[in-house]
Amino acid sequence: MYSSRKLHLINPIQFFLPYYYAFSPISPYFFPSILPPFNPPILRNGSPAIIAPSILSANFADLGHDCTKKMEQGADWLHVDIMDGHFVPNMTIGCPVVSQIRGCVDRPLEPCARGTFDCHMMIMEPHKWVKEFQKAGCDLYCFHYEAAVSSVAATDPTDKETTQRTSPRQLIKYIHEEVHPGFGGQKFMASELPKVSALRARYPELNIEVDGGLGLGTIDQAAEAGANVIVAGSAIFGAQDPADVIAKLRDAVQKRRGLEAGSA
Ligand SMILES: O=C(CO)[C@H](O)[C@H](O)COP(=O)(O)O
Repeated sequence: MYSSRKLHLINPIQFFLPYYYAFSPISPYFFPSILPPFNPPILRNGSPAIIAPSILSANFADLGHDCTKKMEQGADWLHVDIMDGHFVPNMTIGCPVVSQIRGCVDRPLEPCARGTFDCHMMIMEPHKWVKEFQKAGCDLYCFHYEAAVSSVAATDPTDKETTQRTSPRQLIKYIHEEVHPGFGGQKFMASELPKVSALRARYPELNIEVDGGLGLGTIDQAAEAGANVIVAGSAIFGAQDPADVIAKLRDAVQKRRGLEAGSA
């Protein structure tokens, strides 16, 4: 399952561990057996800032234009929240809409380059949808570990490894009661940051994404913990000057990572 040091899902057919959804209390640390062998960190100035406005906070009546605009205002990626009303108590968009907005933003020429659609799959059985979303224009995927595991556990009750770790029912309960993924504008949960720090210590060169509650008031904490992919919805879309907010978020991360401000 875990065959690369890169936690990004570039190839949608391969299901690696998600590169991390910092505000889920069900983190890979609950399932240490799936982590790759520990390698002592080699500290290098890698992982430049990547700012990914979450289009959950866009004007859905003018979504294509909003996507183009955010790219013009300095975004690197767009964070595309896919919700099915089952895994999370909210619904957003499916493949037809992704395909329409893809036409408003040039597809990246290489993995993780500018224009990447970073799809946050808040859906049950994400593996069933990855190909369709790739065709529609998604470039990489962030899925919840518990959704992927629970779908395997549900479809293959003989898979001891997954069924012993968890069950769909336990996990769904846990998400609903503890996290409430599915909505923008929630309070930043600084209590989760030690997990980000632990990941950064372990993987100095990987992209580590933080999503939820990020803005000018919280970016320094996330950057300090080691996040370099910054997802922000309400803080960017709700700003008077989104370009300025994007630039400031980028500079905060670049500074912390020892990279030149303004360059990504
Ligand atoms: O994944 C998400 C919700 O589940 C959103 O991407 C996230 O909440 C961004 O919104 P905000 O920056 O307003 O907190």
